[in-house]
Amino acid sequence: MKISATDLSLQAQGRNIVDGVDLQVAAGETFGLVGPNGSGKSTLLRLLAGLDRRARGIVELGGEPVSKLPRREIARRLAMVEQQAETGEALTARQVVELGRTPWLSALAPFGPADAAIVDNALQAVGMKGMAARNWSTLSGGERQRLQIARALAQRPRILLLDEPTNHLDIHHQLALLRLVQDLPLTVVIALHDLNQAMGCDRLGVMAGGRMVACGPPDAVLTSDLLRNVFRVGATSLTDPRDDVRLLRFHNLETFNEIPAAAADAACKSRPCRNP
Ligand SMILES: Nc1ncnc2c1ncn2[C@@H]1O[C@H](COP(=O)(O)OP(=O)(O)OP(=O)(O)O)[C@@H](O)[C@H]1O
Repeated sequence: MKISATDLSLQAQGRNIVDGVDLQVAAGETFGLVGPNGSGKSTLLRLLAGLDRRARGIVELGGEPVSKLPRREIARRLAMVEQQAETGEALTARQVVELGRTPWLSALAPFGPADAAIVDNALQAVGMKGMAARNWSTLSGGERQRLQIARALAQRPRILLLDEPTNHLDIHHQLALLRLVQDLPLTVVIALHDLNQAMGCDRLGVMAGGRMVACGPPDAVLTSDLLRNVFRVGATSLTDPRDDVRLLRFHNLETFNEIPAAAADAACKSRPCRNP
């Protein structure tokens, strides 16, 4: 299912947190959102999920405005995993994942064997089946993160929004999660800080100052000029002889300097992000 945004904006305390974002993500595409701290990635994801009614602009899920869809219908189409997902302390790992089935249940369709099988599969997909009986409060940060992803998978959405889903994971689970996400037959929008991991997405959108300032295939977007102007780092491009994949090695240009306003403005010109 495709997801699109037209002139999506949010102001808070007199600031443009998200500023005129135009975006189209095709069905089945993995779209990476990258950008410096505070550039608006998490806020944009929340707006795409229809979670902030103060937003201006239009978000469409499968061609229908999210603002016109009931919450339950949104949850059947779209699942989101936020950075700091919390849940009831008293729940077991399995019960957390079972929550993902909520949009599909009703008095006439209570939780049944088909739902239990979906929950099993979701736990298996993130390598958490062996911990299903553990209490949420006893799990590590990475285990909780994998469980939240399992909850989103159990929701059986058509669109998955992930906010830095690898930030608590060890390298094995980072790579496993990225592979899982790329192989899912879903439309995925994923915010990532690791630009080498982001290179595995079909397309990238670069956020700066609340605007989407570049969008396209990773190789075309992550140029040395953009890395200098938006991320304020130098970069050397290397090629892995194992599979000829391009990697970036970064160097400091400066240490924790504020960006001069003129340079920030120049780096933050919006670009509409249409399908190729
Ligand atoms: N409710 C709010 N009121 C005021 N400012 C806000 C609000 N929510 C977010 N912001 C600010 O908006 C900016 C964008 O925040 P957001 O969390 O979307 O950035 P981000 O790109 O996800 O950052 P990070 O990479 O650090 O996670 C930040 O400067 C943040 O402080």
